[in-house]
This record gives sequence, C-alpha cells and structure tokens, in this order.
Amino acid sequence: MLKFTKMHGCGNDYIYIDGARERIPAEQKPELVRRLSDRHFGIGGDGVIFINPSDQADFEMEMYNMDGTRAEMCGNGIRCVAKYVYDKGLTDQTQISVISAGRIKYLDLHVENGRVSTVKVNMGEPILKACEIPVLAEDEKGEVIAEPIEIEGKAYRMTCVSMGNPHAVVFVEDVQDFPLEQVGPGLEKHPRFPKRVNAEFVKILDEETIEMRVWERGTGETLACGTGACAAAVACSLNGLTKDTVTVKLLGGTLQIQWDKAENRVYMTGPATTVFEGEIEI
Ligand SMILES: N[C@H](CCC[C@H](N)C(=O)O)C(=O)O
Repeated sequence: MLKFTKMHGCGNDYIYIDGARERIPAEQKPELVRRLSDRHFGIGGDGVIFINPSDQADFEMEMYNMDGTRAEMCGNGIRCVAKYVYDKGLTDQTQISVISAGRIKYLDLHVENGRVSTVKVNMGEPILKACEIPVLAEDEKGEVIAEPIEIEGKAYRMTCVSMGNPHAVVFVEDVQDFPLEQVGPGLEKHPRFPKRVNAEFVKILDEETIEMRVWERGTGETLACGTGACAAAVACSLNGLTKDTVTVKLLGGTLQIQWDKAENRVYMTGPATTVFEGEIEI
C-alpha cells in the first residue's frame, strides 16, 4: 500500500508522497503519476509531488504534472511541501530550504495553532533571456516582451518569463470568458517553445491587482499556478502595467507577489491546505 497526503495551494491540488519512506523506481513514476492523478480511476490531482531527503537543502521537491512529465518548479506545491514537513514534525524550523531541479528556494513558514497556514517563498530571480526560458527568438539572448504570436488563427502578444519553468503571459480584456480550452493548448505546444510552456491569461484590474487563468504545461487548466502568478507579475511590471507588488486573483484563491527589483528576487506569499491522508494499492 502507498501512503499519500492530498493538499492544495489555492485549489492547485497535488498528491504528496514521502520519498524517504515510499521507494518508487524512477522509471515507474510517470505511469504511477498518471494513474494516481486520474480524477476517476485514481486519487485525483493536478499531479504528484515526492518529498525527498536532500544533502543540498533541507528537503527536495520532485514534481510531476498530471501527464507524468517532470516540472522544474511548482509554487503552490512548494508551499504545501513546507506545510507537510512542519505539520508532520519532519522539521521544527519556520525557515527552511527546498531544492527542485537544482534550484534552492528559501521559505518562511507562518504557523497558527501549531500548523502552517501561509508560506512566503523567495522564488528567486525571474529568467528573461529567450534562450534560457526557452523560447525561440531572433535574438536568443534578448527578452521576449509583448511579442506577437498567432494561435488558432488569432493574433496575441506574449511576454515570456521563466521561474525555473517556462511561462508565456498574454494580456486579455476578459479572463472569465476567454476561450482557454482552444488557445491554451495552442500556446502550450507552440513550436516556439522547445520544452512546451505554461500559458497565463491576465487582466489588469488596477495597478496593484490582476486577475488570471492558467493553462498549465502537462496538466491543462488549473485553479491556480504559483510560478504562473510570479511570471504574470513580472510580465505586468515589464510592460509597465502594474506596480512591482501585486495581488493575483486566481480561480482558486489569491496570491501576493512582489518583485524586489533591488535584489532581483520574486517573493510569493500564499496559503497551503491539507485535505486528507490516505493509502492506495499500487
Ligand atoms: N502549478 C505549479 C506550476 C506547475 C508547472 C508545470 N505545469 C510545468 O510543467 O511547469 C505552480 O503552482 O507553480
């Protein structure tokens, strides 16, 4: 039997597994992730996150999308990792480090009644060079800001940012009625993105508030995306549309994002929630 914990950050829900106790061979993980993530035949989730020991940070986050592909970073997920390790007594520290795909993040845990309620994460430096995102561009060392791109025969403008994982941010007039199911996959799998891309569709509400929906690489529409919210906030600032600290309204909740330009670090603050524990035959 495989023990797991179901958690979410703003409705972006993953299945969390203690990688120190549940030894799954690497080659079996993609298929297991697809099975566990299935909302009818499995536990159900946007993907699976293994929490592993690390000799480079306090813990390692190993994140998989619903389709079994590995992602470099997960904002909502890393906040839940912090809640998992603190609430389960794997640490008594309220400042911890978590490594994912070689990048270490530093987290401040806010504890209420002995359990983590919200987490502030230093999400690191936004990556803007086309070749590092990666996105194909004439000037591969340049930035991709408000560049035209055609999807399903319609013209959009995108701003590309990586938070360790690739994002394409498109500003739209109406987020709620936007045809995400058509445009999202077209952008996710566009040939300009060698590793595919997460696609954020953003409406500016005022200079401190935005609303967004997201079509995630390897999962589809999710109720929230932490790295996507960071990428959207950076894109808003780069396009002169908001201040450097914004409230991001998502379908599943709200995140606070700050791009500290003096340090060139992006900070994300938001909730983490445990839904239930369980075990499943594998
Ligand atoms: N939901 C995650 C992002 C997952 C990114 C994944 N879809 C990818 O392939 O990069 C978040 O809260 O940041």
